[in-house]
Amino acid sequence: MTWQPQHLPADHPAVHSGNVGVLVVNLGTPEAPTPKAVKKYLAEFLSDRRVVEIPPIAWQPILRGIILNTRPKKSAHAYSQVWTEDGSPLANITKAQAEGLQLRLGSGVKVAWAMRYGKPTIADQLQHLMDAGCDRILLAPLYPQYSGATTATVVDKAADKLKAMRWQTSLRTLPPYHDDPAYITALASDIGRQIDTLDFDPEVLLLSFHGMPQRTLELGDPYHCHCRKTARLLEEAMGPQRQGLRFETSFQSRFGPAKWLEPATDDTLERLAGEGVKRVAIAAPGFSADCLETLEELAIQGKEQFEEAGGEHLAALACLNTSDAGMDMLEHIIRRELSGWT
Ligand SMILES: C=CC1=C(C)c2cc3[nH]c(cc4nc(cc5[nH]c(cc1n2)c(C)c5CCC(=O)O)C(CCC(=O)O)=C4C)c(C)c3C=C
Ligand SMILES: [Fe+2]
Ligand SMILES: [Fe+2]
Repeated sequence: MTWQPQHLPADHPAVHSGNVGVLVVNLGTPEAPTPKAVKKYLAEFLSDRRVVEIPPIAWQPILRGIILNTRPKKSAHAYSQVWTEDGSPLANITKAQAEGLQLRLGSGVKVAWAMRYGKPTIADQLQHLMDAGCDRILLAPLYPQYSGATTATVVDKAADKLKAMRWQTSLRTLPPYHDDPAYITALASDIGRQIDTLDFDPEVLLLSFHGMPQRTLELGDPYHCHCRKTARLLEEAMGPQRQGLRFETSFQSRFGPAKWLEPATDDTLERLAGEGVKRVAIAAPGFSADCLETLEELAIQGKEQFEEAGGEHLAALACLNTSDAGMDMLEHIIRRELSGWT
């Protein structure tokens, strides 16, 4: 039962009874695979100054005048190819991860999930946890590699909610886990397991990370270094058992005319095919859940590009999602951050 001081009116919000909450957050997704819903989503996403670091006075006319009039149709078509009966894969998997964590962490910890763009919102889900009596909340952006455009903007959004509160909840944030042995071990075992079930023997394992403008690296964003370190550690963990498998790293999803991190995934697939490589497996270790960028860009477009350039087999491997290895890892890194609270 919640303790309520005598001097407060009966309709005063409940005084928190000291529960612990976990809010897992991922990027966000449109509400439907339609141009209208995608336009709304892109307007929010691409207006985030952490994502597009161009002064609004220059950027907003381009966004409103060009991008939001052309991209939603194209992107909605891409989304429609990966949409499921239950909606967006990214939202479904994030929800399933939160439900899995709730079972593993038990009733002493309340787990909720939110999306940085779209719904359910971070503000609503923080409120939901607080209404359930949580006065200590671990905010867990599910991005292994830190960047301003991912981890930091989630923390900003949570801080916006706290800013409006007289009586704030205590907040901890999950650090990036790009080099955490639990994460590397989970990736090595899950990627290895999937490679063993393929009906071909890949010559190359391509590790494809989401790209960022090259300028963010020059401005000190650690994202590129985090991706490179994940790739190096994964090769060190898997390489010895996979003699003859070549590891390569690339960056996907280039957006806009500025220079992005290189090498690009599409260019790399064409180069590999041009070098005579016939069999490739692609993993996307930076995505904790399968989404448009893995299911459409890699598994559909990437496969087409590789085959058109002369490759024969391309398999896009699943992200950690709710695999045993993935959930063991999430439970481990989240329990560690809860220490002293539970
Ligand atoms: C995992 C890390 C991600 C980083 C870093 C990132 C940076 C980034 N993204 C864009 C533009 C777009 N990204 C889009 C989709 C998308 N991006 C990520 C993750 C990262 N983005 C995910 C998980 C998804 C998929 C969402 C889903 O619903 O499945 C899109 C939308 C689709 C499209 O129109 O192509 C855009 C646009 C920029 C500019 C950026 C720069 C820092
Ligand atoms: Fe993106
Ligand atoms: Fe994309």
